[in-house]
Amino acid sequence: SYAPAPNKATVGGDSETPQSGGADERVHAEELRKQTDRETSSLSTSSSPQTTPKVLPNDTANGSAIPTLTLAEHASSDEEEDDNLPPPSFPAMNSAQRASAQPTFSGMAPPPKPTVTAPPPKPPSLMPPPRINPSNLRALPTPSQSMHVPTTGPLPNRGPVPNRGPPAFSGGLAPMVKTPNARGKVLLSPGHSPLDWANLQRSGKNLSGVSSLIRVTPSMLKENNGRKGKPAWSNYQGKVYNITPYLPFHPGGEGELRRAAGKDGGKLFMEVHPWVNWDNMLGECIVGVMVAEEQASGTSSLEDMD
Ligand code: HEM
Repeated sequence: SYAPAPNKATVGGDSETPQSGGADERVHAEELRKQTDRETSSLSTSSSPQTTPKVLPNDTANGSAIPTLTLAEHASSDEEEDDNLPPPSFPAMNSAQRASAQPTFSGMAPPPKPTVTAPPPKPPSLMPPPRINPSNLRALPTPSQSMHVPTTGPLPNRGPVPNRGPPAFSGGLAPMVKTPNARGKVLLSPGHSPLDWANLQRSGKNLSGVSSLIRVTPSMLKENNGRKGKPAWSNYQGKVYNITPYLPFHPGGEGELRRAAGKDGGKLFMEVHPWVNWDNMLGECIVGVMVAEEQASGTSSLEDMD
């Protein structure tokens, strides 16, 4: 049913507006116009279509004081009416449904956008979104170019050490591998691994050979060269260490370490393994500090200096 029920109830029964006759020969648009007129006419005949239906004089003439409003009556009425009419357009051309533009409901061409399913138009913004240029995307480096760490060749900040390969011992705590290699590591006797040396340094034993830090003159350094029962001292950056207890622990061999005995070993040390921390390795072996020859004062120790 395309006519509102209140209107039908108002006009009552089989009665219809005059405009309904002969509409089957009209074009579709004309019929629609008539439908609109019919609705308008119905409204005009009713003072209040939303109120309870009123009994009209023709109903009284048919012997029905009170109209019987049933679905069957409405259906038969519509069928008689629709048999002579082309199918009505539904929803009506001026209806709210058409105004909402449901594209799948009318069977007509899709209405102009925006539709319900289309994304809402973006509000104007002060900053337009950045545009992605496909050529720029292609110009970006691929992960293999930018993120990949090369597996061959030296690392960027780890250049090869002169005369030596990369370090295999990094702190003196790893067990010693008893295999001589091209870098000059030697077989250490049992109990003389880097770990053993670390334990010895923590043992609290006096490894320096002196009771307190002393001033060491060049002559004193030269005299303590590890020969004839003398301890082996070595100067590194102004500090003198007793390297004697470390000799059997030195991964590079006792002979190599003795080359620095009685002298400044800094240059040799840095040429071979600049990554080794001298102070950590020989911290408990420190004897004193280097002073000029004339600054030696016999028995005085560093604690006596101010
Ligand atoms: C007196 C202080 C020294 C300390 C504390 C010391 C300590 C060490 C340590 C910890 C290593 C093992 C390094 C590693 O595996 O990465 C080592 C290796 C070695 N050291 Fe020394 N060293 C000293 C002095 C010397 C000197 C004066 C020489 C040479 C004249 C020397 C020659 C070597 C050699 C040839 C190796 C084996 C090769 C290598 O590890 O690169 N060292 N030393």
